[in-house]
Amino acid sequence: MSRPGPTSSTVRSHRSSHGLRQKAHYILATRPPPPPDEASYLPSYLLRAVERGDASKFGLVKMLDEGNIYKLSLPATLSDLESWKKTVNYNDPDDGGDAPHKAAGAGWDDSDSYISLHAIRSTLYRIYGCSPEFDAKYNQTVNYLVSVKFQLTLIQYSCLLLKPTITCTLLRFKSLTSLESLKVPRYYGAWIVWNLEWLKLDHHTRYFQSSPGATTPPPPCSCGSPSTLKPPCCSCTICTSCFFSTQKNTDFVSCPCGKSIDKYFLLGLSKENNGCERGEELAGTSLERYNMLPEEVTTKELKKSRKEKVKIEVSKTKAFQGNAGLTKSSRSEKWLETYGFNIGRLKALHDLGVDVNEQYPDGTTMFELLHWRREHLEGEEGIANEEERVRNLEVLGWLIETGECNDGVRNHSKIGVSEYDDNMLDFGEISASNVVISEVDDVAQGAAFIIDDGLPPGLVEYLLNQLDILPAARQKLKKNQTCSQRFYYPDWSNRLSSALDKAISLAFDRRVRCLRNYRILFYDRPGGSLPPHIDIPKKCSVTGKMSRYTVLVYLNDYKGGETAILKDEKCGIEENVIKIVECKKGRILCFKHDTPHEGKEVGENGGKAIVRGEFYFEDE
Ligand SMILES: O=C(O)CCC(=O)C(=O)O
Ligand SMILES: [Fe+2]
Repeated sequence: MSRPGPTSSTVRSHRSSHGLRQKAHYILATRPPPPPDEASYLPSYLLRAVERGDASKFGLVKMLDEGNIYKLSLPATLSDLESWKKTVNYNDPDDGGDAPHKAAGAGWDDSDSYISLHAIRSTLYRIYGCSPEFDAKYNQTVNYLVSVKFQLTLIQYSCLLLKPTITCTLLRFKSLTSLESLKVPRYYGAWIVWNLEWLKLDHHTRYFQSSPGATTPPPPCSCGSPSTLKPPCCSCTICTSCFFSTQKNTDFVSCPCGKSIDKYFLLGLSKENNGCERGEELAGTSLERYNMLPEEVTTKELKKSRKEKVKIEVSKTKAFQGNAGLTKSSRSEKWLETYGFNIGRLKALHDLGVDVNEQYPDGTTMFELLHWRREHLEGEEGIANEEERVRNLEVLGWLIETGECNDGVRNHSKIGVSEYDDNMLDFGEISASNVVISEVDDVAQGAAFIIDDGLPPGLVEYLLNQLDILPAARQKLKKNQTCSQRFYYPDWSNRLSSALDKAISLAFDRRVRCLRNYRILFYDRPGGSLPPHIDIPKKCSVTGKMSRYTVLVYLNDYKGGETAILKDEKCGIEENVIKIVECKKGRILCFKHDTPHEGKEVGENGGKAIVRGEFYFEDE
């Protein structure tokens, strides 16, 4: 790409402000930069650094803030730029090895300057609505903004032309503290949007550019330079540098004909062309007017989802803290994969950029899951769980509204419960012959049942992997108490519950319902144990029924740490023990909640992992 900039010698010969203005005009009269090619994206190591959050040493910060505001702090000083270029190993072939920017803005330091995608999002949203096109354009923009080429062009423009704009904008925004959270130097952001010609924003092209088919160029600006802007309400045309130079820290700019032009309108940030219609200039009303600008998030639901998004961010942080050993990005991917099944958060996840139609390893999509659950709940337990049903419908409605649920998806997704069950068993089939009840004990206090090979090995492996993904629950342990780490595993996908339901039902020939909220216990410390106790019933969040049985699934073969089924809650007396159940990978152990039991001490290194849940028999 030929960079739309001056050569170093021409910049040096234009050091007077008039010269700079001329140069600025030259730059802006040149076509805005085209979209970047792959090769010009930030090098992957830099992106990784951004991800790790220590990219500041590269002079670049990308910050995910409520999922939609990126903050790119520009290497704003020219010496910063030079060192930044060295760090990222950037060699511009058009540069001729020299640094044209040096002379242009030497001494200018505005490390405060940043751009925000908020303005861009807002503009795109108004044009495309919440649609796949919006997503595509938005992603394109993000990619472009982190490209080296764009950064350099931007800095160049900033140094030569926008310096006064940025300064005055920032000053102005600094005094308006309530705008701080938005972090939007809006003219600057809007200017960027406007220059992204390749975004092909109709709104902009209609007003700011000569029509594509036009054979004669628009009349030149009153300064004699080619025009690049066309205010909508008069026949004037104006060049970009005049446009910017007429900014007077107000919401309006002056057209050569003397009329005021609503800057927001010109820049595509406002639908109404207020100023032009009224022909008056208002000064210093920015905050008020800014607040009136359309935001991409206006409805109650979307606001709600923002809150949820924040919640997700918080739990994600916890997850990252709780599980060392995975990189942040792989953890976040896995985290989303797991939590993606939470339909209540589907929308928030979508906002975080998760593709709800993406296929999961079991061949289903989030959308299908949602659909399945909706059918399932409506058909079977709809009344029992009105809240969940309403939430599902809400999310479904949202999906339809946003175009996530098009006809193809909708038709494709009409899968019944049985089909879904088949999908769920992708880990391997459970058949009656697999289910072996190796022990049935019928002592007075209750009974304990062991089912070996009742679960598909893939599912057991999947559950074990959750240890790397899920956040560890915080625990307050008494001094010298060694228990286990706990990970809450909400079985939103119904993966585990459906398999367990099937295995236990087959084993006893009675219909079983497992509760969805499991805990994965990981005895990681030497000597970790769970002293004799009985378990307490829990209420099923779907049916409202109380559980009566405990179910344990052993996730690994482990020597030690056996579960002892006891006669009563006394400790350490051999006659007290009814049965010692060894930790065998995939083994299911069931007993009545009121059966005394204990988790015996694990060995030197710890390492026993189990899933712990509850169920009831439907005929009970
Ligand atoms: O770790 C075990 O073997 C027993 C666990 C247990 O009893 C429980 O979590 O309630
Ligand atoms: Fe227990």
